[in-house]
This record gives sequence, C-alpha cells and structure tokens, in this order.
Amino acid sequence: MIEVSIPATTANLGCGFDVLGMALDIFYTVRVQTIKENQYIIRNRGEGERYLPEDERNLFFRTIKKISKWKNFPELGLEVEAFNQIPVSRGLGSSAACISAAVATVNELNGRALSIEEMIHFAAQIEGHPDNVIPAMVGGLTVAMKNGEQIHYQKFPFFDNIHLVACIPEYTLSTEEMRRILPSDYSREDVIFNLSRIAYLVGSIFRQDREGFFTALDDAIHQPFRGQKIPGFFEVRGYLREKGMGEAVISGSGSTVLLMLRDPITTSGKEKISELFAQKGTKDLIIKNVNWQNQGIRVKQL
Ligand SMILES: Nc1ncnc2c1ncn2[C@@H]1O[C@H](COP(=O)(O)OP(=O)(O)OP(=O)(O)O)[C@@H](O)[C@H]1O
Ligand SMILES: N[C@@H](CCO)C(=O)O
Repeated sequence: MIEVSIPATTANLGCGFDVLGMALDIFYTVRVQTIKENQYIIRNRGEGERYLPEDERNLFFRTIKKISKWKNFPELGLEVEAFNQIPVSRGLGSSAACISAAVATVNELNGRALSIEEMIHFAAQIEGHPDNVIPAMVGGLTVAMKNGEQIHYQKFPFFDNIHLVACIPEYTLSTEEMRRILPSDYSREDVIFNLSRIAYLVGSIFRQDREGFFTALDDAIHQPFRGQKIPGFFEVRGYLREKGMGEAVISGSGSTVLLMLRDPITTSGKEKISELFAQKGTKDLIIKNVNWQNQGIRVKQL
C-alpha cells in the first residue's frame, strides 16, 4: 500500500493572478492499494465526504484513467482511503491536490516513470491552473509561466515572519463563475499597475523584504471584481491596513480570504475579523492559522 499526501494551495497572492501560488499545511491524503482490474473504490473522509463520489466518477480516478491512457500504462483496479482536510470549492486548491495526488499515485504505481515536469504538465492540463498545481507538487511559493505547451516555474521560500490566517466561509464559489465575472480587457494603466507590483513582490520575496512585500500585494485584475462576491473582504482588508496589521488577499478565486499579518493574530483580533465578516452577512466562518509548506508531494510505502 502507498500513501500520497498533497498540500492545499493559495493561488494569486494579490497581484499575481494566474501566476503566483503557495503551498499551505492543510492536506489531501490517499492510501492506495491495487485490487482486481476494473474495480475502483474510494472512501472519502473529511471535507466533502457527504457528496464526493465514491466510485470511478471521482476526480481522483478520472485523473488516473486519463494519464494511464495517455502514457499507455496498464489500468489497475484501485481501492483508496481518502482523508481530506482541504475545504472544497473554497479557493484552497482542493481539486489541484486531488489531481496531483492521482498523478503522483500513477507515477508511483508505474515504477516512477514520470519526470516532475511531466507530472506538472499532466496535472495542469487536467486542472487548468498551473498556479495551483505547481506549488501542490513542488511546495513553496512558486511563479508559473506557460510558453506554448511548456510550463516553467521558479520556487522560493516564503517569509517566516508573516503570519497567515485563512478565513474560510461556509459558502462555495465556482472558479469558472469567478473567472466569468472578470473583464476581458484591461487598460494599460491597470496592466502596468499589476506588472510593477508582481515584479516588486517577487523581488521583495527574493530579498526577504517583508515591508516591500506588503507594499506590492495590491491588484487591479481580479480582486476589485471578485471582492464584490465575497462580502466583508474589502472591510477586513481596510481594517488590517488601517491598524497596520498587514494585508488580506482572496485565495484563488475565493471564497477563502487569506490574511497576511505582521504579528500572530490574537483572540480579540479573530473576534474583530469575524464581526467584520458577520456585519456583511458572512456568519459561518472558520478562522484558522496556517503555515506555508516547503514540500509538495509526499509518498510513503506502508
Ligand atoms: N478531494 C477531492 N476529491 C474529489 N473531487 C474533488 C476534490 N476536490 C475537488 N474536487 C472536485 O473539484 C471540484 C471543485 O473544483 P474547484 O476548482 O471549483 O474548487 P477548488 O479546487 O476547491 O478551489 P480552487 O481551485 O478555487 O482553489 C469539486 O466540485 C469536485 O468535483
Ligand atoms: N488563478 C486561478 C486559480 C483558481 O483556483 C484563478 O484565480 O482563477
């Protein structure tokens, strides 16, 4: 039996729309054993357990089958125990984790026949968002770049003196819908706004310049539009800025809001954040400290 574990990811990090992503210490873990050919059983525990399919319609098996076909690998029957800590459709890369786990499983069951570049290529093709898939697979904070069919990336460590807090609402948002609400054209001014910030942000990460990082997080491409669908986002961000506490960004396409803080959040800080969200109608909210992860795929033989 093998165990594969993949971290959640937060894509975009403000100005890095479709480019930046970072692995977090929330995991999707599968224990996989081969069984009779053509049998596919998955038992889901944790997030999504009430509604994720437990047969071959599950994204995990759909991914396994696609890759086995592309690569001409034998179609093995599989029995899987899945443990999911990543809330689904909340902008924390749950589908990227599930797809990456399937890709890593296929690789492991076929004598590690795939390179990391191939694994990223397949996973990104199925998931559609390399900014989630790359950090899920390699960990850290990553910059994704597409060049035709090819995907390139750079990986950096994040800051150990920025405290991350995920504010995870009960409601879900579909990535597809949250992409549809974005404009198809942007002014030159907005493009330069984001280009300058992403360059400055990556430079600040490279130099571990925390204040430079906070200065450059803002965005004109997606947050002004998506923020309107996440009641409380603008108010919480405004509060953190006003108090000098840090910044807030929309994680992936939402609904999660990721706080990036200079100091660890206090109990009263959490209460204030809950209150700001509640005033805008978001009442069922999980506020959770999270950490960035330097490792992506983990595989164990059990
Ligand atoms: N752990 C999982 N197991 C099986 N299917 C999953 C799992 N996670 C996500 N999915 C599938 O992917 C869909 C959610 O994809 P979506 O891209 O909207 O959300 P997400 O990956 O959680 O968030 P985001 O991509 O915005 O970070 C679900 O409806 C489900 O079909
Ligand atoms: N960069 C993608 C990530 C989707 O999770 C988006 O924001 O739409």
